[in-house]
Amino acid sequence: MSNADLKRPVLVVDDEADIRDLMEMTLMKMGLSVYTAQGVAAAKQQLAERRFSLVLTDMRMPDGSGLDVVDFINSEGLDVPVAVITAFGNADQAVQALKNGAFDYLQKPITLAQLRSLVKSAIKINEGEEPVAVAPSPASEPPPTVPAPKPQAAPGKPANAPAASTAAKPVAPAAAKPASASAEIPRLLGTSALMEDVRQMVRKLAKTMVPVYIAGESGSGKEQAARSIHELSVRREQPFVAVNCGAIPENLMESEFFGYKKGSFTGADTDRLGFFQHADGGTLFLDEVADLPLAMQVKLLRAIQEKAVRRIGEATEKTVDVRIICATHKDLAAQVAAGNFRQDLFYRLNVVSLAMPPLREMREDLPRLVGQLLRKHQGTSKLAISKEAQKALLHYNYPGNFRELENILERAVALAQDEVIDVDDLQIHSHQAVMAAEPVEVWGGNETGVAAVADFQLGRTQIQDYLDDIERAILTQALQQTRYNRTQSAKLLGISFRSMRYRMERLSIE
Ligand SMILES: Nc1ncnc2c1ncn2[C@@H]1O[C@H](COP(=O)(O)OP(=O)(O)OP(=O)(O)O)[C@@H](O)[C@H]1O
Repeated sequence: MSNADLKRPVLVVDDEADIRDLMEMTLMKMGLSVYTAQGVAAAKQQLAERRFSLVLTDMRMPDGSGLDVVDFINSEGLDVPVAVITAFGNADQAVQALKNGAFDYLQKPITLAQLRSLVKSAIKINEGEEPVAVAPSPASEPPPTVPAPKPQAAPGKPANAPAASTAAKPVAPAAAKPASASAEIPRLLGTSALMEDVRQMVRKLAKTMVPVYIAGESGSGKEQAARSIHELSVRREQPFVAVNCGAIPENLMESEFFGYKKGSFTGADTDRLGFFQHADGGTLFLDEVADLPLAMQVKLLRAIQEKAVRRIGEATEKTVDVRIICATHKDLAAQVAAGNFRQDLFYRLNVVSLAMPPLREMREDLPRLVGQLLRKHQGTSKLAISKEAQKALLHYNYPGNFRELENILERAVALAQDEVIDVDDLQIHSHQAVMAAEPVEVWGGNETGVAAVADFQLGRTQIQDYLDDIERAILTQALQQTRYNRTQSAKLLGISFRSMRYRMERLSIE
């Protein structure tokens, strides 16, 4: 690391002279110039006098807290990333600092590796856009979900990608383009107020390093939102690695996440990198994070906090610079309360949450969405949609959200005759999903409406049971149609064979 990497000096704020000296010496050894301040007032003065590339501040000081330094930087609109140093085990403070706009935090005792990784991140921020404070979205309960079919895009995978490659989907870096506030987010269609809010949040989050927890029903676009955050961020030229935590067998977890050295166990006939190292410099998307076993949660927390991983069979740790975004359709707070998910990891991951709205709450978007998705799937043909089919599309509840809408249209394009998609081509009546109780006329008009769920009784029906029933019916229907051929059924539903098998097991379908 050279001086040229961070053009302006680093400001270290700490009331303890020993720590100031130690940090100063360490940072200077990295070739950085350093200023120090022994408290909040001195820090504010320094910040008013000159520009810095990075501010590192202790939390507890006699004349105030590190949060005051973070708040001062925000209120003055200063272009400098700030990281706070907290006492070991004080996750609450760290989370608060991140919510107030700090780009990262370190826990005492600080290691050299952590410091290096932090400086590397600061360099990225200095190269790209400046960080902004992110107002956390309300700690909303993630809505439950029907684990609907998920098309397994098969992007390119690194030569030495881990074995359970279906669980992780490293993608080629997105083309570099300026990440401006007005940048488009092509992955997330829809112009309703709810989707506009999502896009606005995505833009904000793209300018920070904070860990993000994305909640939402299956198929509501959680992964698309995660990819959009990555593609708008300064990390966009680095890998985005998506990991489906629910799809990795427990005994392979450690090697998949952290990699291994050749010969470290039977079958380890070559060196392998884990997900963390594949995502180095970029973003690691942990989908279905609630499915991680407790033992793995401990290791994951450690890797996130230390910013370092040790491959199985290797003596030393390697630093990694990874932004974590996670998602699950489960209620993560309830999982913590039930003892299935570690609270410390929950705090670390759930710094800011983003809730993806279900498609049925964006009904006014449907006409345009149908048009856009139809154009995508119909190729060169020019299909019309019959009045009855339009009505059915508008009134359907889409328990599988965008993914289901896409599947319906793709299937309808294949089934349509005489250039017209008729209601039968949609095949939505047979899914046993619920239609809107009150029809709304929005095709080509401006009226909007949110459907009531016909046979879901609030306070009496458990939503997960209800959604499981829907999923069970869809899977059974596909199985019956293919004479119980699981491979063909999976294809029909747009999911992988592995996912089909997993869902059948989960729903006890024989
Ligand atoms: N706003 C949107 N506009 C257009 N397409 C969308 C949108 N949101 C999601 N999709 C499409 O729906 C499908 C599912 O999206 P995605 O995988 O992001 O959902 P998810 O919430 O992560 O699902 P799961 O919970 O099953 O992992 C994808 O094909 C995606 O392109």
